[in-house]
Amino acid sequence: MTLKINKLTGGYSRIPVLKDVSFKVERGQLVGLIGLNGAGKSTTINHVIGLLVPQKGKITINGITLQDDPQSYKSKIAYIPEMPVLYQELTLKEHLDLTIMAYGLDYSQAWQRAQNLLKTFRLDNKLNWFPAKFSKGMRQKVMIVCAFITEADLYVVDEPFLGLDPLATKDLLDLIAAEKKRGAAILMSTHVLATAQEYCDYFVLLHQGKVRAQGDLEHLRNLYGDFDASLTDLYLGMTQDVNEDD
Ligand SMILES: Nc1ncnc2c1ncn2[C@@H]1O[C@H](COP(=O)(O)OP(=O)(O)OP(=O)(O)O)[C@@H](O)[C@H]1O
Repeated sequence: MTLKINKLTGGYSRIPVLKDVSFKVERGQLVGLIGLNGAGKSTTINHVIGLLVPQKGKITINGITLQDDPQSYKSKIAYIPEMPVLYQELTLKEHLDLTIMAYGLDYSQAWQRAQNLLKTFRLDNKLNWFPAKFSKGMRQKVMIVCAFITEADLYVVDEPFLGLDPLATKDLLDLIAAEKKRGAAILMSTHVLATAQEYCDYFVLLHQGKVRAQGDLEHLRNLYGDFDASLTDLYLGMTQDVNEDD
Protein backbone atom coordinates (compact mmCIF):
# COMPACT_ATOMS: atom_id res chain seq x y z
CA MET A 1 0.00 0.00 0.00
CA THR A 2 1.34 3.40 -0.94
CA LEU A 3 -0.36 6.74 -0.51
CA LYS A 4 1.21 9.18 -2.92
CA ILE A 5 0.56 12.90 -2.89
CA ASN A 6 2.03 14.42 -5.99
CA LYS A 7 2.33 18.19 -6.47
CA LEU A 8 -0.93 18.88 -4.65
CA THR A 9 -2.25 22.42 -4.79
CA GLY A 10 -5.61 22.87 -3.11
CA GLY A 11 -7.80 24.27 -0.38
CA TYR A 12 -11.25 25.65 0.18
CA SER A 13 -11.55 28.34 -2.45
CA ARG A 14 -9.70 29.36 -5.57
CA ILE A 15 -6.94 30.82 -3.43
CA PRO A 16 -4.98 27.70 -2.49
CA VAL A 17 -3.97 26.82 1.07
CA LEU A 18 -1.60 24.06 -0.08
CA LYS A 19 1.03 24.73 -2.69
CA ASP A 20 2.81 21.96 -4.56
CA VAL A 21 2.75 19.45 -1.70
CA SER A 22 4.38 16.07 -2.42
CA PHE A 23 5.13 13.13 -0.14
CA LYS A 24 4.48 9.41 0.24
CA VAL A 25 3.29 7.09 2.99
CA GLU A 26 4.39 3.48 2.54
CA ARG A 27 3.23 0.20 4.03
CA GLY A 28 4.47 -0.24 7.61
CA GLN A 29 5.35 3.43 7.97
CA LEU A 30 4.12 6.09 10.41
CA VAL A 31 4.49 9.49 8.76
CA GLY A 32 4.11 12.60 10.91
CA LEU A 33 2.57 15.60 9.22
CA ILE A 34 4.06 18.37 11.31
CA GLY A 35 3.08 22.02 11.41
CA LEU A 36 1.91 24.93 13.52
CA ASN A 37 -1.73 26.02 13.73
CA GLY A 38 -2.88 26.89 10.23
CA ALA A 39 0.09 25.24 8.47
CA GLY A 40 -2.26 23.14 6.32
CA LYS A 41 -2.26 19.74 8.08
CA SER A 42 -6.04 19.27 8.22
CA THR A 43 -6.39 20.64 4.70
CA THR A 44 -3.93 18.00 3.45
CA ILE A 45 -5.89 15.33 5.30
CA ASN A 46 -9.21 16.61 3.90
CA HIS A 47 -7.74 16.15 0.42
CA VAL A 48 -6.51 12.63 1.22
CA ILE A 49 -9.90 11.49 2.50
CA GLY A 50 -11.65 13.06 -0.48
CA LEU A 51 -13.51 15.94 1.21
CA LEU A 52 -11.62 18.40 -0.97
CA VAL A 53 -10.73 18.07 -4.66
CA PRO A 54 -7.18 18.98 -5.78
CA GLN A 55 -6.89 22.14 -7.86
CA LYS A 56 -3.66 20.75 -9.25
CA GLY A 57 -1.76 17.53 -8.70
CA LYS A 58 -2.86 14.06 -7.79
CA ILE A 59 -3.46 11.82 -4.77
CA THR A 60 -3.29 8.07 -5.31
CA ILE A 61 -3.57 4.93 -3.20
CA ASN A 62 -1.77 2.12 -5.01
CA GLY A 63 -1.86 4.22 -8.16
CA ILE A 64 -5.65 4.75 -8.02
CA THR A 65 -7.25 8.17 -7.49
CA LEU A 66 -10.59 8.72 -5.76
CA GLN A 67 -12.06 9.68 -9.13
CA ASP A 68 -10.78 6.45 -10.78
CA ASP A 69 -12.51 4.16 -8.28
CA PRO A 70 -14.21 5.85 -5.28
CA GLN A 71 -15.30 2.55 -3.69
CA SER A 72 -11.82 0.97 -3.76
CA TYR A 73 -10.05 4.21 -2.73
CA LYS A 74 -12.36 4.90 0.25
CA SER A 75 -12.46 1.30 1.49
CA LYS A 76 -8.70 1.42 2.08
CA ILE A 77 -8.87 4.39 4.48
CA ALA A 78 -9.85 4.62 8.14
CA TYR A 79 -10.01 8.22 9.33
CA ILE A 80 -9.85 9.53 12.88
CA PRO A 81 -10.84 13.21 12.88
CA GLU A 82 -9.55 15.86 15.25
CA MET A 83 -13.12 16.55 16.43
CA PRO A 84 -15.10 13.38 17.12
CA VAL A 85 -18.17 13.04 14.89
CA LEU A 86 -20.80 10.83 16.52
CA TYR A 87 -24.51 10.28 15.95
CA GLN A 88 -26.41 11.54 18.99
CA GLU A 89 -29.20 9.01 18.50
CA LEU A 90 -26.93 5.94 18.26
CA THR A 91 -25.39 4.02 21.17
CA LEU A 92 -21.72 3.00 21.23
CA LYS A 93 -22.72 -0.52 20.12
CA GLU A 94 -24.74 0.91 17.22
CA HIS A 95 -21.74 3.03 16.13
CA LEU A 96 -19.66 -0.14 15.93
CA ASP A 97 -22.43 -2.01 14.05
CA LEU A 98 -22.64 0.88 11.59
CA THR A 99 -18.88 0.81 10.97
CA ILE A 100 -18.95 -2.97 10.43
CA MET A 101 -21.76 -2.52 7.91
CA ALA A 102 -20.19 0.47 6.11
CA TYR A 103 -16.86 -1.32 5.64
CA GLY A 104 -18.49 -4.71 4.85
CA LEU A 105 -16.49 -6.39 7.64
CA ASP A 106 -16.99 -9.94 8.85
CA TYR A 107 -19.35 -9.40 11.80
CA SER A 108 -17.94 -11.87 14.32
CA GLN A 109 -14.27 -11.12 13.52
CA ALA A 110 -14.88 -7.38 13.75
CA TRP A 111 -16.71 -7.80 17.08
CA GLN A 112 -13.84 -9.89 18.39
CA ARG A 113 -11.47 -6.99 17.61
CA ALA A 114 -13.97 -4.51 19.02
CA GLN A 115 -14.13 -6.37 22.37
CA ASN A 116 -10.34 -6.14 22.75
CA LEU A 117 -10.22 -2.48 21.77
CA LEU A 118 -13.15 -1.57 24.03
CA LYS A 119 -11.37 -3.21 26.93
CA THR A 120 -8.10 -1.41 26.11
CA PHE A 121 -9.85 1.96 26.07
CA ARG A 122 -12.03 1.13 29.08
CA LEU A 123 -15.30 1.41 27.17
CA ASP A 124 -16.39 -2.23 27.41
CA ASN A 125 -19.09 -1.53 29.98
CA LYS A 126 -20.51 1.42 28.05
CA LEU A 127 -21.91 -0.29 24.95
CA ASN A 128 -25.43 1.04 25.56
CA TRP A 129 -24.37 4.62 26.25
CA PHE A 130 -25.33 7.47 23.94
CA PRO A 131 -22.68 10.08 22.95
CA ALA A 132 -24.30 12.77 25.13
CA LYS A 133 -23.05 10.87 28.20
CA PHE A 134 -19.44 10.61 26.98
CA SER A 135 -16.63 12.98 27.92
CA LYS A 136 -14.59 14.56 25.09
CA GLY A 137 -11.82 11.99 25.48
CA MET A 138 -14.32 9.13 25.54
CA ARG A 139 -15.85 10.38 22.26
CA GLN A 140 -12.39 10.40 20.74
CA LYS A 141 -11.82 6.85 21.96
CA VAL A 142 -15.07 5.74 20.26
CA MET A 143 -13.70 7.13 16.98
CA ILE A 144 -10.42 5.28 17.58
CA VAL A 145 -12.17 1.95 18.26
CA CYS A 146 -14.41 2.38 15.19
CA ALA A 147 -11.38 3.12 12.99
CA PHE A 148 -9.21 0.29 14.28
CA ILE A 149 -11.80 -2.48 13.93
CA THR A 150 -11.61 -1.96 10.15
CA GLU A 151 -7.98 -3.19 9.83
CA ALA A 152 -7.54 -0.61 7.09
CA ASP A 153 -4.55 -0.38 4.76
CA LEU A 154 -4.20 3.33 5.50
CA TYR A 155 -5.02 5.16 8.74
CA VAL A 156 -5.37 8.92 8.58
CA VAL A 157 -5.24 10.39 12.05
CA ASP A 158 -5.74 14.11 12.63
CA GLU A 159 -4.13 15.49 15.81
CA PRO A 160 -4.98 12.58 18.11
CA PHE A 161 -3.25 13.56 21.35
CA LEU A 162 -5.00 16.69 22.54
CA GLY A 163 -8.14 15.16 24.03
CA LEU A 164 -6.57 11.93 25.31
CA ASP A 165 -5.23 11.26 28.80
CA PRO A 166 -1.66 9.87 29.09
CA LEU A 167 -2.89 6.28 29.43
CA ALA A 168 -5.09 6.51 26.33
CA THR A 169 -2.26 8.24 24.43
CA LYS A 170 0.03 5.32 25.21
CA ASP A 171 -2.69 2.81 24.26
CA LEU A 172 -3.17 4.59 20.92
CA LEU A 173 0.57 4.63 20.20
CA ASP A 174 0.79 0.90 21.02
CA LEU A 175 -2.13 0.26 18.70
CA ILE A 176 -0.46 2.24 15.91
CA ALA A 177 2.75 0.24 16.42
CA ALA A 178 0.80 -3.03 16.15
CA GLU A 179 -0.99 -1.89 12.98
CA LYS A 180 2.35 -0.84 11.46
CA LYS A 181 3.65 -4.33 12.13
CA ARG A 182 0.58 -5.76 10.37
CA GLY A 183 1.61 -3.66 7.35
CA ALA A 184 -0.73 -0.68 7.62
CA ALA A 185 0.42 2.78 6.57
CA ILE A 186 -0.35 5.66 8.92
CA LEU A 187 -0.47 9.38 8.23
CA MET A 188 -0.75 11.35 11.47
CA SER A 189 -0.92 15.11 11.81
CA THR A 190 0.28 16.68 15.03
CA HIS A 191 1.95 19.63 16.66
CA VAL A 192 2.93 17.55 19.68
CA LEU A 193 6.49 17.37 18.40
CA ALA A 194 8.12 15.44 21.26
CA THR A 195 5.72 12.51 20.73
CA ALA A 196 6.11 12.73 16.95
CA GLN A 197 9.90 12.65 17.28
CA GLU A 198 9.72 9.51 19.40
CA TYR A 199 7.24 7.54 17.28
CA CYS A 200 7.24 8.66 13.64
CA ASP A 201 9.46 7.03 11.01
CA TYR A 202 9.34 9.97 8.66
CA PHE A 203 8.36 13.62 8.95
CA VAL A 204 6.74 16.05 6.55
CA LEU A 205 7.29 19.59 7.85
CA LEU A 206 4.55 21.86 6.59
CA HIS A 207 4.64 25.62 6.92
CA GLN A 208 2.28 28.11 5.30
CA GLY A 209 0.92 25.39 3.02
CA LYS A 210 4.28 24.24 1.66
CA VAL A 211 6.50 21.29 2.50
CA ARG A 212 9.62 22.93 3.92
CA ALA A 213 11.48 19.66 4.49
CA GLN A 214 10.83 15.95 4.74
CA GLY A 215 12.71 12.83 5.73
CA ASP A 216 13.63 10.82 8.81
CA LEU A 217 15.15 12.57 11.83
CA GLU A 218 18.69 11.84 10.71
CA HIS A 219 18.05 13.34 7.29
CA LEU A 220 16.45 16.47 8.78
CA ARG A 221 19.33 16.89 11.24
CA ASN A 222 21.82 16.58 8.37
CA LEU A 223 19.86 19.10 6.38
CA TYR A 224 20.09 21.65 9.19
CA GLY A 225 23.63 20.75 10.17
CA ASP A 226 22.73 20.10 13.80
CA PHE A 227 23.15 16.47 14.76
CA ASP A 228 21.62 16.80 18.24
CA ALA A 229 18.63 18.92 17.25
CA SER A 230 15.18 17.86 18.44
CA LEU A 231 12.24 17.92 16.07
CA THR A 232 11.08 21.09 17.85
CA ASP A 233 14.48 22.75 17.21
CA LEU A 234 14.36 21.70 13.56
CA TYR A 235 10.80 22.84 13.02
CA LEU A 236 11.25 26.19 14.75
CA GLY A 237 14.56 26.79 12.97
CA MET A 238 12.92 26.07 9.68
CA THR A 239 9.91 28.32 10.22
CA GLN A 240 12.17 31.14 11.40
CA ASP A 241 14.23 30.88 8.18
CA VAL A 242 11.05 31.08 6.16
CA ASN A 243 9.59 34.02 8.11
CA GLU A 244 12.85 35.93 7.71
CA ASP A 245 12.71 35.27 3.96
CA ASP A 246 9.10 36.46 3.70
N1 LIG B 1 -13.24 25.45 6.02
C1 LIG B 1 -12.32 26.34 5.70
N2 LIG B 1 -12.60 27.33 4.81
C2 LIG B 1 -11.67 28.25 4.45
N3 LIG B 1 -10.39 28.25 4.91
C3 LIG B 1 -10.06 27.30 5.79
C4 LIG B 1 -11.00 26.30 6.24
N4 LIG B 1 -10.35 25.47 7.11
C5 LIG B 1 -9.08 25.95 7.21
N5 LIG B 1 -8.91 27.03 6.42
C6 LIG B 1 -7.65 27.79 6.27
O1 LIG B 1 -6.65 26.93 5.73
C7 LIG B 1 -5.39 27.19 6.34
C8 LIG B 1 -4.82 25.89 6.88
O2 LIG B 1 -5.69 25.40 7.89
P1 LIG B 1 -5.60 23.90 8.43
O3 LIG B 1 -6.87 23.66 9.21
O4 LIG B 1 -5.28 22.98 7.33
O5 LIG B 1 -4.34 24.02 9.42
P2 LIG B 1 -3.76 22.96 10.47
O6 LIG B 1 -2.32 22.84 10.15
O7 LIG B 1 -4.58 21.74 10.48
O8 LIG B 1 -3.92 23.79 11.82
P3 LIG B 1 -4.33 23.34 13.33
O9 LIG B 1 -3.09 22.81 13.96
O10 LIG B 1 -4.75 24.64 13.94
O11 LIG B 1 -5.45 22.34 13.25
C9 LIG B 1 -5.62 28.27 7.41
O12 LIG B 1 -5.20 29.50 6.88
C10 LIG B 1 -7.11 28.26 7.61
O13 LIG B 1 -7.58 29.55 7.89
